[in-house]
Amino acid sequence: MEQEQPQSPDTPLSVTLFAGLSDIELIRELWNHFPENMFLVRVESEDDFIMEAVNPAQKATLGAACEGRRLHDFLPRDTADAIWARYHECVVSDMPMRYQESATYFDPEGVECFGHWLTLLVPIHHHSHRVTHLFGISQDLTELQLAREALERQNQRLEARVAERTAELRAANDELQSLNARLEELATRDFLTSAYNRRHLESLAESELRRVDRSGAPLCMLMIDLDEFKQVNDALGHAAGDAVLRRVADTLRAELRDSDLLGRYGGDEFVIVLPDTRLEEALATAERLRHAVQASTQTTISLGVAQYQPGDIHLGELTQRADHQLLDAKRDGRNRIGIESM
Ligand SMILES: Nc1nc2c(ncn2[C@@H]2O[C@H](COP(=O)(O)OP(=O)(O)OP(=O)(O)O)[C@@H](O)[C@H]2O)c(=O)[nH]1
Repeated sequence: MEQEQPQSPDTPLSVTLFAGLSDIELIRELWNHFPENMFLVRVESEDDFIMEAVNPAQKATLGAACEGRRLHDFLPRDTADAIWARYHECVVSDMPMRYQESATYFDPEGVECFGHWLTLLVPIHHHSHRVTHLFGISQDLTELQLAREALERQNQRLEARVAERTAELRAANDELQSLNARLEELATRDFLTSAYNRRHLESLAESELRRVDRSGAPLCMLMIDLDEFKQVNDALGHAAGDAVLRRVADTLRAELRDSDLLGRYGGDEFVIVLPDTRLEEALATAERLRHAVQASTQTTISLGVAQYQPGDIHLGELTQRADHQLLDAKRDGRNRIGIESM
C-alpha cells in the first residue's frame, strides 16, 4: 500500500490541490462553484447545436430547462439567431473566441430579461478531429453596461447642454456685435443721410492731413451748400426737404471714390475731403457733382474748393478757405463753384 507523502510547507497550493483531486473532481468543483455562467454545447453539425449542460450559475440565469434543447427552443428568436451565429463561427474557425453580446432571455420563471455578457467560447475535440463540443464561460456585465450607458446618456445630455449654451452665447455675441456696429454708426454718421457727422469727418480729415504732411501728396476740400433750400422746405414741407437732402448725399456718394470722405456739417451743408487730389482735379470733381445733383434733384448747389497747403497747420484753416470760396460762389449768383487761384 502506497503511503501518502506529507507535503512540505513550500509546496504550491496548486500542487497540493491537483495532487489531492482527480481531474473529474477538480472540474466538478469548478463547474459547481465558479461564480460565472459555464455551459457545454454539443455540436451535432456545423449548423446544429444542443445545450448539453449548464453550471448552477448559468441555471440561475436561464433555468435548468435549457439543458438538452436547441437555442431557438429556449431563447427569444433574435438572441438565439445571434448566439447560433457565434457557435457556427467558432466551429467553422475551430478557434477560441471572445465576444460581447447584449441580449434578451427568459429567466427561470419565464420572464423576459435583458443582459450583457462577455463570453469566452472554446472548441473541444472529444476523441475526434472535428469539433464535438463548445465550452463557454459568460461573465455577466449587465450592471457595468447599464452604468456605462447611463454615463453615455449623461454625457450626451451634457454635450447637448453645452451646445445649447454655446449657441446662446454665440447669438448673444452676434447681437452685441450688431449693437456695437449700430452704436458706432450712431456715433459717426449723420442719421438722415448716413454721411459722416461733423465730428467724425473732422477726426478722419485730421488723420488725412497728417498723412499728407508725411507724404507730401496733394489734398483738396469741397464745401457744398444747397441753393435756396429754405424754399424747398417752405414749398414742399420738411419731410420732402429731408428726402432732397438724402438724395443729394446719395448722389454725391455715388460720384466719389471710396477713399474720398463725405460729411454733413449740418443743415444743408456738406463737406468732402479728396485725398491725393490736385486743385484742377478737385475743380473737375466739383463740376461733376454740381451737374449730378442738379440732374437727380432739380436742386442746385454751390461749392467752394480749397487745396491743403504746407502752411496749413489745422483743418480749420483749410475749412475756412473752402468756406470763403463757397460764400463767393453764393455771392456771385449760386449754382457755381468758387475756387482759389491756381
Ligand atoms: N428738411 C430739412 N431742412 C433742414 C435741415 N437742416 C436745415 N434745414 C433747413 O435748410 C435751410 C437752410 O437754409 P440756408 O442755408 O440758411 O439758406 P438757403 O435757403 O439754402 O439759401 P442759400 O444757402 O443762401 O442758397 C433752412 O430752411 C433750414 O431749416 C434738415 O435736416 N432737414
